[in-house]
Amino acid sequence: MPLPHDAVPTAGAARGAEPAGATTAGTALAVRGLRKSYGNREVVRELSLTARRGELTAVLGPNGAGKTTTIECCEGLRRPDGGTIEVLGLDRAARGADAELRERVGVMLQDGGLPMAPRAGAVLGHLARLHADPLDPTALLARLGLSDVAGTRVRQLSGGQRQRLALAGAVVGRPELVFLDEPSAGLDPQSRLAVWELLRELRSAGTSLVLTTHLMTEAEELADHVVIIDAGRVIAEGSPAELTGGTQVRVSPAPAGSVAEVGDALATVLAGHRTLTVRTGPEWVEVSTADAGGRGLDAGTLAVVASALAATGHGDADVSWHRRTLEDTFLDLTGRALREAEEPS
Ligand SMILES: Nc1ncnc2c1ncn2[C@@H]1O[C@H](COP(=O)(O)OP(=O)(O)OP(=O)(O)O)[C@@H](O)[C@H]1O
Repeated sequence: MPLPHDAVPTAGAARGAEPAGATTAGTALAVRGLRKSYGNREVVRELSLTARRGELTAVLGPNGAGKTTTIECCEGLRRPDGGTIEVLGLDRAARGADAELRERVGVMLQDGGLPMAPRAGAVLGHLARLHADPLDPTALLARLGLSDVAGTRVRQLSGGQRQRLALAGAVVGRPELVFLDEPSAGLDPQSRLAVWELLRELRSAGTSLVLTTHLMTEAEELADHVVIIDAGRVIAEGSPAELTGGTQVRVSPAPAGSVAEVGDALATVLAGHRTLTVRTGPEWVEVSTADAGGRGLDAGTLAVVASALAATGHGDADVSWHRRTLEDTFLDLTGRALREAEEPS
């Protein structure tokens, strides 16, 4: 999509405005030992995470994992029970931090957080006027496919249109850091692509982005760093490539065969190959390299697996390459069962 004039965001940080009081160069957000309870239910438990400047950090986790609570503590909308939060080098709890960060941080809330009565264009215009050097609201509306509804009251916008307006509101002030709580939830594929394009450009322009999402493809497409949280704790983090570990060889037994037998045979024969890991799942056996740097397996590995199968009488098994997705990793780490809310602890 061609870029309307002045709809290309340039972050304050990229304009050379290195913040006063920055203690951690290169770090946009540092959360350490964060704790938060609702009543007697602790939903964020000693959570620590770091988001680097100029990167997009995606926070993933099952429903109720504590993502929104964590992000809202970082945004200053909730008061933590413990731990520290440093945003753009400023202690979130320090006096005066709120006022300074209001100018430098953009926030897109999960429910949009927009006033319902005014018209969309007026809302964005108002938000733009709160900032010293805003993007052109008209161009931003066009950028997000909202020009035709600029005169529509927010209440009458569709869910996806409201969502995009909330995103526009979060970025119109050219923030150095933007928090986005599920920015693509409920968007049609075209709108999602427009949002992704904008987020990529924000990052290219030097903006730091922290988003929560349930869309694994969104994290894979956009994120430099992924943090997976579950039950209020970080359970894994890394780049998408580090978390997925690249490519595996998948072996399914012949129709009459058993996965466990094939798994045992491969584990025994391949035990001498220290870089190979054999994992037996319910439907197939997976062989991967210990190196989780995102590199694919080479053809030699396939030959080793094929010859191990032939040597153990499983030459008729089905062998294929499988590129592990973030969803595979996410489900492995967080389980496949539907979640119930946890009992108070
Ligand atoms: N204001 C509140 N009062 C009481 N409990 C709350 C409140 N907000 C959230 N919770 C509870 O805290 C837990 C964590 O909620 P949170 O919204 O942070 O999770 P999440 O990971 O963002 O979930 P989702 O993916 O569904 O948005 C949930 O069990 C939720 O029911």
